[in-house]
Parts: sequence; C-alpha cells; structure tokens
Amino acid sequence: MSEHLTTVASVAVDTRHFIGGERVAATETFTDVSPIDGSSLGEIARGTGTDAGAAVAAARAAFPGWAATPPAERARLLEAVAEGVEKRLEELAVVETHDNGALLRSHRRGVMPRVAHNFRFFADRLLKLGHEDFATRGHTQHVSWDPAGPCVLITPWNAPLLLATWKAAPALAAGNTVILKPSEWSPLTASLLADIATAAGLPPGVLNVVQGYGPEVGAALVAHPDVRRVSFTGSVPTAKRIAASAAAHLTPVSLELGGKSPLLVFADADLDLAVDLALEQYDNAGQVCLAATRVLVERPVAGEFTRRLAGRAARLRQGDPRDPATDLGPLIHPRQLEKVDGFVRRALAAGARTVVGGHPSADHPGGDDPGDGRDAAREGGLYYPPTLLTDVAQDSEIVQEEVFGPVLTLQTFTTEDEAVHLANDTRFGLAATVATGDHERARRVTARLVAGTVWVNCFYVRDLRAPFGGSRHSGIGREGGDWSFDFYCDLKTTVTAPNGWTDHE
Ligand SMILES: NC(=O)c1ccc[n+]([C@@H]2O[C@H](COP(=O)([O-])OP(=O)(O)OC[C@H]3O[C@@H](n4cnc5c(N)ncnc54)[C@H](O)[C@@H]3O)[C@@H](O)[C@H]2O)c1
Ligand SMILES: O=C/C=C/C=C(\O)C(=O)O
Repeated sequence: MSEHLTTVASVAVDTRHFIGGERVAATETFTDVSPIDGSSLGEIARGTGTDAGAAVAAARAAFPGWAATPPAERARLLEAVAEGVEKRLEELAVVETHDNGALLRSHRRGVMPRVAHNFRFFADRLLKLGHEDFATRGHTQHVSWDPAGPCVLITPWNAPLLLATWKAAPALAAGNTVILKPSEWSPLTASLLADIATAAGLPPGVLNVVQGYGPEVGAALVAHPDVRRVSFTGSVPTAKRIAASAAAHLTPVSLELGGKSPLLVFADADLDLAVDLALEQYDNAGQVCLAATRVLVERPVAGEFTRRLAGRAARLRQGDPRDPATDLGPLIHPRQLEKVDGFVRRALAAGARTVVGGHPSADHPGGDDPGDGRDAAREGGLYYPPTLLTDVAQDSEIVQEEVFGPVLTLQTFTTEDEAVHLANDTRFGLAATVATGDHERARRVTARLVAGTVWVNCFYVRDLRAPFGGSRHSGIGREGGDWSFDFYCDLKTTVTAPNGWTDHE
C-alpha cells in the first residue's frame, strides 16, 4: 500500500491534498489520532501557503467551465455525488466515528444520509431558484443568481462531513468552485468526499480539499485575494481572525459560530418531554453548537424535573462509540477534555454544586503536555461523564461561556419575564428550546428570544429550506434554502428597455 494511503477499519483513505483533480503530497505531515483509543489513524498532509495558493489557482482555473455548465447538468452531477455518498455510507460512517468519536449508529442512521441529502436538496433547489421578472414603466427587470467564484469552506470537527457538505453542496450547485479545509482533528471524510466527487464525474478543480492546521493553510486560504467567499463554521476567536483577514480584500464571510443556548422548561410543560429534551443535549458528548446547555426551569417543577433528569443522565451509557448500546462517546481530543474539565473545576470552585457527573478522575487528564496527552486517550481518558451543575450565578463563566462538552447548568425562574431575561442574557444567540403546554406562552416567549432557531417542544428538527445561523456572537449571516444561494451567488438585476431593440429581419 502506498505511503499516502492509510487504512481505517479496512477503508483506504488518501492522506494527501486533492487539488485540481490530482492528489498532491506534502513535505510535512501531522498525525491524526482517534479519540476512541488514542491510536494513530495516519499521517496527514500538513498544508502550507504554497498549497493554499495552488488550490485557489486550481479553483480559479476550473471556475469558468463550471459556472458555464448548465444548472441542470450541475444538478445531475451533484445528484451523482449524493448517490456516491449513499453507496459508501457505511465506510463514511465508520471512518468518521474513528476520526471524531461520535456515535457510529448516529453516523449510519442520521448524519451520513443527511450528507447525501445536503447534495440532493441543493441540487434540486438550484433548479427552483426564483428568476423573477418584473416590469417598471415597461422596462423588464430580470434577477439572476450568478456564481461568485472560488469559495473557501472551513469547517470544525464535531460534525465534519455534515457541516462541510452543508456548505459545499450549495456553493457547487450555484456554479462556484470550492476549496474545503476540514479540521485537523477530523480530516478523513473530506478526503473520501474528494474520491466520491471524482467518481461522480465532477470536473478537476471544482472541488478541492486541502488538509492542515487552521493558522497555517486555513489562514493562507482566507487571506488569498482570488477567493470570492469564505464560509466558516467554528469558534468565535477563530471567526474574528477570519473576518479581519477577509476584510483586507472585502471577501464576504458567512460565520456559523458557537452557542450557549437555553432550554426553558415552564411548569405547564409535559415534564417527561422536557426531561427527554434536556437529555438530548448530551448527544455527541455535548459537542454540538446548538446544544441547549443552560436549562432554565420554573421553580414549582424544578425539584421534580431535576430528580428525573439526574436519574436519567446518570444512567446514560458511556463508552466505545462503535457499540450500538453506547449513548455517549469520548470527547474529540485531550485538549478538549482539558478545556471541559477546566470549566467544571472553576465552576465548582466558584460555588456550583454537582447534581450528576463532575470531573472524570482524580488525575488531571491529558498529562503534562496538552498538545499530546495520548496516554490519557489510550486509557479511555477522553470519556467525560454527563454532568449537571446547579447553584450557578448568571454572570459566572459556566453560564456565559460555551463549554462544548457534556455539561449542563440548571437555573430556576419564577416569572416568564425572568425566564426570557435569563435566556437572552449571554453574548450568544444560536438557538433556544421552549418546553410548555401553552400555545400562547410559546408564541409570546418565542417572539422575545434572540436566537437563529427556536424549537418548541422539540429539538434539532431541521428542514434545509429554513435559514440556519446565529445572532450576536453566534454568527453573521444565514445559510440554508435560498439564503445559501444569497450568500454563494452574485445576484444580478438586468433592466431592459421596452423599445430599445434595433433587430432587423
Ligand atoms: N453554528 C454552527 O453551525 C456550528 C456548528 C458546529 C460547530 N460550531 C462551533 O465550532 C466550534 C468547535 O469547532 P472547532 O474547535 O473546530 O473550532 P475552531 O474555530 O478551532 O476551528 C474550526 C476550523 O477553523 C480552522 N482554523 C483555525 N484557525 C484558523 C485561522 N486562523 N484561519 C483559518 N482557519 C482557521 C480550523 O483548522 C478548523 O478547520 C464551537 O465553538 C462550536 O460551537 C458551530
Ligand atoms: O454542531 C452543530 C450542528 C449544526 C448542524 C447543522 O449545521 C445542520 O444541521 O446543517
């Protein structure tokens, strides 16, 4: 087997970049480590500024041809990519689980089918985009959705292929070319996507994948003057760097960032449902941007709710994400574990009380070297227990900052006003969940919440036609449905005079 291929659970994955339809080796590599057991998954290309330049050049060269490809043909090719994803669904699911530690059963049943759906949905949507004509004093106004050019897509590790294709599908459908830079903590499925796209017949240079570290190749991509769009999903500090860098060339950015979303439980709610909703927030070991990690409960039901939630949370099964019986897998990386554990320790020191969970062991995880810590991983040290903290102050770090781990806080309220105030009182605004049995209350409260998505008596029900994104520090812009095309297209209005023609028979 070539030195550029690694094998993960008998799936061969190319560890090189994919630029202009070719595999490109790097002089330097980095080791990709599985969060399941700390084993090495391969040596991955560590991209440089030169690789970034080559990828943008390839995307630029491929752009005119792809932009001129009729929408129906682009849609057909993206449909073929969706079929390719479905054909390799099991391999994608297994590789993703080894790479980021999220549950195999979720990847099989939910995530990878959704990856295929991302392509199918946007391919179809493209063909239905409104090309509305209207008239002004007899002049025809025609709106067209022109592709913008090379798009840089930078994505995180918590849902690697889902989030990458959520951006790549509309960008490609619109007629843009793409350079995808997946997270260095979960680089593998992006490489498989490149193989799938090639097999589907996507022309060279239309989809490029560059591997490596954010501050190196990621930063070089964002700073490149020939890039026409940057779409980023990740953390707030990185978003600020990306926005500042993109500003130098006025490159439009779409930012989908973190959250500290509330779950409001009113006394009139179905408490069983409310407890189910709270438990869902431990999915993916809490490494979900949308997670409603601040549970706000109306005082009269707080005791009963807390007892039920604590009982259920303590019974969640934590372990190997490949085991179908597992509810909670590991955190992604020793550094993430250290971060989560630090938040909890500081919260406890500030007076918080543990209802369930707490830190994983007496030994501080991750060893002395936060950049490595592989021993802790091998010992199963990345398995942080589902944790519920109470007695937390509204202005405390644990209530205000995104933990990105299986840690919920519980606060109580007595009035609807207070509930809304607490819900809105962070710098984030990604999502909110409301549990109530009263329609009128749901309407009133929803209207006052600052959030990109509000779920009432449900959670994480997604329709790709809806706008998705966050307010305040949770992001800039919305993607999803036609909003994706708003971002990835240069909209053009053509105004034609009624009598301006000089046609000769
Ligand atoms: N709103 C959403 O849709 C959504 C979805 C998932 C995750 N998130 C957020 O993502 C965060 C977790 O992901 P993460 O830890 O991978 O985030 P991160 O910001 O550390 O990294 C995200 C990506 O940015 C790259 N990057 C880092 N520095 C860069 C730079 N200077 N220039 C260009 N690229 C750079 C990384 O390599 C990675 O690919 C959480 O805050 C979470 O809430 C948001
Ligand atoms: O962790 C964040 C998950 C985000 C989900 C989506 O962006 C999606 O469903 O498209």
